[in-house]
Amino acid sequence: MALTVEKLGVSIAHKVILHDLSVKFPSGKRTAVIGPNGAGKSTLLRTAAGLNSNYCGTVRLGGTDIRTISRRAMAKKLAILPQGATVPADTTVRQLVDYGRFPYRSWFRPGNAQKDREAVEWAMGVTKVEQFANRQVQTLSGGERQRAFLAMALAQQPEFLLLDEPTTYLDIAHQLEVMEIVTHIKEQYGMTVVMVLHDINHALQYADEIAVLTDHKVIAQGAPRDILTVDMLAKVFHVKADIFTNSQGAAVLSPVELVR
Ligand SMILES: Nc1ncnc2c1ncn2[C@@H]1O[C@H](COP(=O)(O)OP(=O)(O)OP(=O)(O)O)[C@@H](O)[C@H]1O
Repeated sequence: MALTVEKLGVSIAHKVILHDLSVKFPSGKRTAVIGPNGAGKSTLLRTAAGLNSNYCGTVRLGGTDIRTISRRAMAKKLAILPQGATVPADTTVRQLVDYGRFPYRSWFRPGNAQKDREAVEWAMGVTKVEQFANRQVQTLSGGERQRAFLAMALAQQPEFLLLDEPTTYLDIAHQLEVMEIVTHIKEQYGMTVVMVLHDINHALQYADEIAVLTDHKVIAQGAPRDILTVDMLAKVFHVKADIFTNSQGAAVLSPVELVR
């Protein structure tokens, strides 16, 4: 079941952000969306997640137009971790992760407490935040907090996980940790992941597909090694880069200078 975006157009305050944008996020894969600052990556993610209703074109979840899917049904299928997610003061990690179960409850249908508990424990286990379960989220370090928010998204037990810059503000070890968790949930649970990344080497290493967003649309999509080339970095980011092979035999891009 893929998430597809067809001829998407979004304007904000009379400014065209996305225009005639089409992209397909294939099932069971990790797609990295890359592109310059302000290109509209977050706007694309929010719109694909059903958080922005002001658009033209069509977003389909497994073939169904998301305009016809209820918010609750959507939240059971798709979770999004937006940039800079916040939480009310005093919220503990367990409470935060439990928010992920809201789509499965309502005032007239309390839900399945046992199932909710299992989902919360599972999500905290995958993201290794169990030891912080009773801590207030605001007392966690940046890396711990990011894992706690990831746990909340996972507690929704979605088929689609959309992550907006999940490694921002994290040190290199914690960046890799988040990328490893993403890889684990894709491989173990077949989750489809779409992630906005700024680090092109993370995209090279941890994505199955790359979609390049610039000039209001996705101009290229495909396997990382085919898309993330020295020529593409010059064209899209105006950066001259060298390409190396690291000790694992993987390609690494190293920015050298701006191309004027
Ligand atoms: N509520 C808003 N009001 C006015 N302009 C907005 C609003 N939301 C987004 N924009 C503009 O839309 C454009 C795209 O923003 P968006 O956050 O989607 O880009 P992005 O590619 O995710 O950027 P970045 O890489 O810097 O996070 C930007 O020029 C931004 O200023």
